[in-house]
Amino acid sequence: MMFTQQLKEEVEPIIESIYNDPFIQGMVRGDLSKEAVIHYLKADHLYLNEFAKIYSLLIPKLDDKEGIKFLLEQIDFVMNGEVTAHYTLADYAQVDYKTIIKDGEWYPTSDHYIKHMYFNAYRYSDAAFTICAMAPCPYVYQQVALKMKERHDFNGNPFKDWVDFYATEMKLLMEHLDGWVDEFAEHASEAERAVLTKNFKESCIHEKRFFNMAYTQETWESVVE
Ligand SMILES: Cc1ncc(C[n+]2csc(CCO)c2C)c(N)n1
Repeated sequence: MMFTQQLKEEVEPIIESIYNDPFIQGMVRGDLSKEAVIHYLKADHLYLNEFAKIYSLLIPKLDDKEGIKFLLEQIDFVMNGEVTAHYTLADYAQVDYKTIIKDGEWYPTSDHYIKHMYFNAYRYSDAAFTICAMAPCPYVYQQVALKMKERHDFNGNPFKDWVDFYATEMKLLMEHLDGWVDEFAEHASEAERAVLTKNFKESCIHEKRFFNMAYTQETWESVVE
């Protein structure tokens, strides 16, 4: 079995638990609180900007021209394309997207998640370590969206476009990310493979915490209340 296939099987219970969490269930029912959506957008706008910058940190770590071109496309996609999913959310919350992101905020959970990626980008010379910390970002969204679509009819649901976007648009990206990780894992040591696994699992848990952060309206102050 390919290394990334093994990783994906190991995190399936985490993804099922994210599906059952209140943020996603609120989307399934179409009654997620507008406050949760706004909190999510404020954090996610900043998250996407940093995600694009972390792609740029991978460029010097790669040698293949095609791979580098793909990363440049992804930077553009994160900065521009993914914003369409955010507009679906802003429309639901009946707020102007540009106004929301004007005062984006780093909350404890989103802050921790992005620093997990930066740490790996600076700590390890091989891109695979950072890619394992980044891959749950598209993978969790793809899998959660597929579960949503399989189990419910989204016709008439305000989040239909969001679900369709993540269910269909992540495939090519996952193929590239998996390819890089599998290639490295083939000749990696046991200890290196353990770090890759840990990075992937931790980011799946960060994804779960990110949705719950928005649902509970987390702030730095609320953590000590
Ligand atoms: C917390 C959080 N996690 C994942 C995504 C989805 N996402 C963000 S960047 C990207 C990959 C683009 O190359 C994907 C799928 C999100 N918006 N917010």
